[in-house]
Amino acid sequence: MGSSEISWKLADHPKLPKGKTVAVVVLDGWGEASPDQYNCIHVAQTPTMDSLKQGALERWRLVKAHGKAVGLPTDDDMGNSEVGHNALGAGRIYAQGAQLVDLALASGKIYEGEGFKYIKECFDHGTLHLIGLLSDGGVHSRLDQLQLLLKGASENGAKRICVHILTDGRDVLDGSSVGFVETLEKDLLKLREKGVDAKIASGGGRMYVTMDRYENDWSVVKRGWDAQVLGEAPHKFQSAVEAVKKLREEPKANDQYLPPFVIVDESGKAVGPIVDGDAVVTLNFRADRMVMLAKALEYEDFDKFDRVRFPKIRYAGMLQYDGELKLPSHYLVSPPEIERTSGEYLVHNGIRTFACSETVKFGHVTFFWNGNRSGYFDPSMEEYVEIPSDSGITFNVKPKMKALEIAEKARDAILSRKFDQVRVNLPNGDMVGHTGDIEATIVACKAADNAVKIILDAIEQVGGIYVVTADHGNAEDMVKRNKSGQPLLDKKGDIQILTSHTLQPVPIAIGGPGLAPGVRFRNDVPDGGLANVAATVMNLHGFEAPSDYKPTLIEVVDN
Ligand SMILES: O=C(O)[C@H](O)COP(=O)(O)O
Ligand SMILES: [Mn+2]
Ligand SMILES: [Mn+2]
Repeated sequence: MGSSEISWKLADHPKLPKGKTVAVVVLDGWGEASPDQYNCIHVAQTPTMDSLKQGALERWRLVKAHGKAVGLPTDDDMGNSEVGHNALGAGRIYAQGAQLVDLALASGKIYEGEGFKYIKECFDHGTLHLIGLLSDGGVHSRLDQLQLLLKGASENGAKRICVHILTDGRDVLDGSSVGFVETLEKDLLKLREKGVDAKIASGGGRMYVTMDRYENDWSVVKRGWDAQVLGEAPHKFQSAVEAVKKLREEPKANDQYLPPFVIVDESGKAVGPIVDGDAVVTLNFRADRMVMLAKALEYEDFDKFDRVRFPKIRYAGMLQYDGELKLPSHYLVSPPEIERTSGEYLVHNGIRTFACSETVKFGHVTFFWNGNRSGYFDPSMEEYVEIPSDSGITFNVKPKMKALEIAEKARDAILSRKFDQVRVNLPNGDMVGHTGDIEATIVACKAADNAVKIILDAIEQVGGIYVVTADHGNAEDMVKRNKSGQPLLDKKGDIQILTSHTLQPVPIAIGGPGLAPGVRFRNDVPDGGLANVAATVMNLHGFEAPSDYKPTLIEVVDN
């Protein structure tokens, strides 16, 4: 349906008034879990969030934020920012990249699509390079998908394949990189036995090499470029297993931040730089941390760093990462087509919108919230503010991040009365939780709680309404546990730190002086998830949600 044919007019809510300022606060990585010393949200002083939970029982509840509730393949898949914010903003559940790639690989349709046909042209004379995150985290990529793609590409004519790996340790346990590389090496050996020249050509830790996002730090992408394209890196090894094991021996080394390395032959020459005539596939299905590399691989005009050499290649993304920019122009699987998001509806219905976060999460409350769409729906109605994040540090060093600045921007936007919706993402619980540093994550949670207070105080002043929720869990559980919930120990007897997200539900609280007295959470949506939030927010702005949206979480009872 073309945008002009859509009827954007929302029906008036029969009971709820218009004209209230609504603050929508997303605490990134803030789930609900049983209280113990590894639950940083529990350990931290979080008086604001505690008061929301204890204050009004009918205005606080939990919602699902993982698995099928957010369009992931199974309920064993933890939530993440992309699918969480997509669901929050779109009000419906879409099959997400992970699942779409699974289906395309299982049916073999991936090999019949335009993207694969495009890269296949290079198979006779060139090398197929696969660049991406090597783990089974399922947030940005999955090892089993890479395995299927390797097999399928070779069966479809690829004779030389180079894999450029990015080690994880963020969506999976730190240290798991070694096992993933060993598994991949076994697969590559099998391919070599079948006559395909398949090998690992370079690598590095995802947070230090390649996978920056929202243009926070181009030097990360440059490090990857130098290794993957130019075949240059400070560390050279003849085997990737050896590389990862050796580089992990450094005292503070971890999978997320391994330095870049290239694999070399006996003469010290890089085995797989990317050259003219080659094909490249970036195998991550998730967009945010691939867009920057996609620009470097695709744009003729590019000034973010000196590429030294810009090889003439055929490049395809696993998915198209940015539908507005049409980037990359070739891709193996079509991304979910998320349309008619709540943000777009609300702007069409006169809701002036303000959105803010710091760089590392800015695209979450804008691009992901708006169904993977960048830019404004109507610049005269919207203002999006990005506060520059610190770059070049791990956030346990500065766990308060820019929470205060985000809250102050939101406060000013609320008090200005120029906006009907003021939406923020507070990154602390998530970004610091990913470092695995428990002390710092406690500080982070306190900082996020304090930011919520500033926003709620502003809402109090203007007689507005607040909705406080989260996109998935992280800081509420910092250890890997056995089935009965006990922390697991590693070989040395230390607890196994969980740097990843969790499967936990997240809280949602509503309130504020502008909330009509009879509003409460319904008890007939027990399975409610993040996708039910959009209709809820539309109601709080005085509108009914479109009929195909997931049902609202609230009802209005006559007092
Ligand atoms: O990209 C990341 O930082 C992690 O893989 C997932 O975190 P996010 O989904 O909260 O961004
Ligand atoms: Mn998140
Ligand atoms: Mn995260």
